[in-house]
Order: sequence, then C-alpha cells, then structure tokens
Amino acid sequence: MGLELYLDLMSQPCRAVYIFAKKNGIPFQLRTIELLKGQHYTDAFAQVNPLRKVPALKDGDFVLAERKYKAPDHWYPQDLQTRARVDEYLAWQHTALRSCCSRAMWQKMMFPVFLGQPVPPERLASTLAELDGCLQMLEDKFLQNKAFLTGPHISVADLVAITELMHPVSAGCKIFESRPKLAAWRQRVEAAVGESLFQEAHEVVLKAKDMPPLMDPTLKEKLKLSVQCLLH
Ligand SMILES: N[C@@H](CCC(=O)N[C@@H](CS)C(=O)NCC(=O)O)C(=O)O
Repeated sequence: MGLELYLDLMSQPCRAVYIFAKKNGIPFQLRTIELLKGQHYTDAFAQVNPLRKVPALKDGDFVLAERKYKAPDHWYPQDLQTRARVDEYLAWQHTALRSCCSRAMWQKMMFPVFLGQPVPPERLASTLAELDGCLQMLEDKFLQNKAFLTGPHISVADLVAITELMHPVSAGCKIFESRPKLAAWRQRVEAAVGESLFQEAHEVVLKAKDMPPLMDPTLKEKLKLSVQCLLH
C-alpha cells in the first residue's frame, strides 16, 4: 500500500496538504475522514492517529500526524534564512491567524447554522476585530511588498495561510475586498497553485454554508464539546 492521506477538506491544514501533494505530483490514496460526521471518533481512525485529528498520513507501516516528502526547494527552502522566514510564519500562524480564522468561521456560520447554537453579536464582533488585526499583521509583517509571504516564490507558508483565510471567506467574511494588497497576493497564490486545484481543494468548505443543520443529538453534543474553545 502506498501513501494514504487521511483528510477532510473542511479542515484548513488538510487543504494545504491536499494542494501540496497534488501540486507536487505525490501519488496518494485519499482517505476522507468527515469530522462533522464524527468519523474521527471511530476506533479505526484512532488506530491511524490516536490524536484523532486530521491531517494524518500512513505510508506502509509509517504513520505520521504531521508531515513528510520532498518537493522543489521553494516550498521549504534549504537556505537557512529563507527557511527561518517560513518557520517564523508557521509559528505565528499557529498561535494567531489559525485561531482567528477558525473562530470567525465557527462563530459566524457553524455554531448558529450547523449546530443551532446562537453566538452573542458582541462575541462575533470582537473575533472579527481580532481577525482584522491579524490580517493587518499578515500584510505589514509578513507580506510587505513581496510577491509571496517569505520571498519571490511560493512556499508552504503561503499554502498554509491561504487555506486558513478561506475559512472565514466560506462563512461570508469579506476579508479581501478592502485589502487590495492581500487580494493581489491571493491571486498570485491561486495562479501558482493552479485555479482548478485551488477550487477543487476549497469546494467542500465553500459549500459548508448550504449544509443542513446537524440533527443527531449525540454527535451534536460530542462535536460541541470539541469546538467549545472556538466560542471564546
Ligand atoms: N497539527 C495539525 C492540526 C490538526 C488539527 O487541529 N486538526 C483539526 C481539523 S483542522 C481536527 O482534526 N480536529 C478534530 C478534533 O479536534 O476533534 C496542523 O497541521 O495544523
């Protein structure tokens, strides 16, 4: 058995992994784990990843919940300073943008529509203000006047960032409309990835707003517990 990727394209890091693997011609078997159907709670998936999170990969007997595989240098450069820039971005993203984008998407769309749990307007307003601050930081500290976040070429930083930003976009946040610099960067990332691959990776999340509300009470309680942290 070759490489198996356990993904849910609703998930931001899964979309980044999916685009990366497809773009670099890495052959893989897609094993879809639908988080909103609670498929990550199954014993079968716990055997693959005891953390019960996606993305996860399995390559024969080798199982990893984070990353693997070589690709052209620009994605994760050998040059120490350029690589440090990518790492710097990834570290910031995990503690800043990721949290804002997840909370914006869940508070604006998933809690009220999918889980039927209202979100106080002042809570959402404060999350959106925080997101705005993060976007400003993304432009001023990372993008600056470069073509991509870490230099003239696309890197995993751009992939991780764009897949994250599409989360609030899927919930109707107009984050690019008032930010021409960021919008131009998004166009460059889409062109570098390829429009059709970009669309393919984002189809599921962009349709999330049309999902019917979750009815199964047991699953609803279980999911609510695991996403409660996104309400704050
Ligand atoms: N380490 C992963 C993050 C893994 C992660 O948080 N996955 C989420 C989906 S975005 C998940 O599987 N959540 C299910 C849960 O926590 O119940 C990364 O690449 O950033």
